[in-house]
Amino acid sequence: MKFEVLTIFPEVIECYLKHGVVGRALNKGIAEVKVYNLRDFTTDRHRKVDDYPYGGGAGMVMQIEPFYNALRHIKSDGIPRKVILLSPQGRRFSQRIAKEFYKEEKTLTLICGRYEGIDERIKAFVDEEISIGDYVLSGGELAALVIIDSVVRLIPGALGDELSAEEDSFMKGFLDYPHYTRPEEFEGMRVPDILLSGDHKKIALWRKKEALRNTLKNRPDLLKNLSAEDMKILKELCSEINK
Ligand SMILES: Nc1nonc1C(=O)NCc1ccc(Cl)cc1
Repeated sequence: MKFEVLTIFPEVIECYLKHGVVGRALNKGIAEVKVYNLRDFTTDRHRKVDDYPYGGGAGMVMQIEPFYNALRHIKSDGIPRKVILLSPQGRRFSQRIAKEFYKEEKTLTLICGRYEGIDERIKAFVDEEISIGDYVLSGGELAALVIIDSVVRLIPGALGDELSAEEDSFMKGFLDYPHYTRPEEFEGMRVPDILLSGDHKKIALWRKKEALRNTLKNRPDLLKNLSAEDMKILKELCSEINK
């Protein structure tokens, strides 16, 4: 899986890619990220990337030319790619979309804006606009990293054995179950005995029940198309809660 990032702050992207799961996946060569500094695609001596807005108003607007020059340079290899603009106006990103991007197997070219916006004519070169949530960030870089991180985790070999954890919970559409590790007791708070029992069947059932409890509490909207088994556990849970 290949990613390309267009940004005026390449260090922001590069430093994140040195660490953890994504860092290891890149070192293993199962993913590749190329970061392009927009200022390298300017033509003036001040390497300007922004200008005053037509129509007036506060702030600056990013010029189209550096993006156009960078995209023309990148696209000269003729490889199929999906050009994604990160902005609050985009389609809402989710695990489902991460899987969609992964399965498409196209290079993802991520355009990160700053300032008040990018000249609207950028849309002529964009395949898709994506938002990671309804809040305003200072630039698209964090959103680009969210997409890279979530898609890289889907590549076989990217995770160690954590993938099983990924499979167990949110990937199946529920929130995660509680996790514990040593010590067995901390400040009077004990690890649930079931987790010390070694009874893997019971533990799996407990984890599913706690995942449903968390989902019912924080994201009831995710409780749809439940299997008969899950519905049984949910009913048990509701009768416990309503005691
Ligand atoms: N929410 C989000 N989901 O994706 N991106 C965002 C976001 O806030 N970007 C900030 C941003 C994006 C473009 C420009 Cl030109 C300036 C600032």
